[in-house]
Amino acid sequence: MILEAHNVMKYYLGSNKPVLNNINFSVQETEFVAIMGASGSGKTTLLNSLSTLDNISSGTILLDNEDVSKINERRGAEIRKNKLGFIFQDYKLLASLTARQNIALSLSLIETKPQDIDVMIDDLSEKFQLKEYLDHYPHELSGGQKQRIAIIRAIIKKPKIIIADEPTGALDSNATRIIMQQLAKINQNLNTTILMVTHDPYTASYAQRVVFLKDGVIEKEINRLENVSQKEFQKELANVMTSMEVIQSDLSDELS
Ligand SMILES: Nc1ncnc2c1ncn2[C@@H]1O[C@H](COP(=O)(O)OP(=O)(O)OP(=O)(O)O)[C@@H](O)[C@H]1O
Repeated sequence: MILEAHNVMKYYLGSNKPVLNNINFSVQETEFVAIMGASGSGKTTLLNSLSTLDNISSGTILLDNEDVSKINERRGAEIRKNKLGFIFQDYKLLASLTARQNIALSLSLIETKPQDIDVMIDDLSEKFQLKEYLDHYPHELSGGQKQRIAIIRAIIKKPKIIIADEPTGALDSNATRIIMQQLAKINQNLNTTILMVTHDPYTASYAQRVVFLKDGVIEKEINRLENVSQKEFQKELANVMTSMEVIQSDLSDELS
């Protein structure tokens, strides 16, 4: 296992209701796993906790066989730098740097030789059909182009795991399809493990396994079976999301 969570509990300061409630969960190397759930169910908190961005209250998290539940900030930063590649809904590109400089920044952090950096960026941007945009600033790029630059920035340092939080949340359907096809290819061709949060059944249908969170609890887990098409899988995921939301609104009806 590349990632394991054992009995993870998390409370935010000043609250006695857990945001993560006894999470037991693991991801195998080379898997593509999505975390789904209604707004406020704890998806981002779980993703951040698993990727050292957030602390947990109790339990254990093993990342690449290292217990990361009690590490200091310095070790956390090292792990993020060397083992993880992050992709966010809002891209998190630096506005004052060109696309090339944004990507290079991630490589210079892992002490790559300057002459190698340009070759690696040229090579990857060719594959992602972004070569002509390398000297553009983020505000000169479309959302889909920005997210592809962010993907290159994440994979160029050959992370063990890509951590993606709503990677298609700000994109239209065409850009979403391109981004998800690229993530699926990275998973298949480079064998990079991907852990992704999304509320969108289409985006999640690219994963092999989907975990559903409700009120901080893993409510359900679905594997995509070999004979199930992506379209059918998407439908199945949409049905689960609807049934979970229906249960939630029934509950709030009862409480009101
Ligand atoms: N820093 C924080 N301090 C206190 N409470 C927080 C904090 N961050 C999140 N929460 C609360 O924890 C719960 C889970 O939030 P989280 O962002 O993990 O949910 P989510 O499923 O990712 O939601 P969304 O889909 O809306 O992004 C919410 O009730 C939220 O208000």
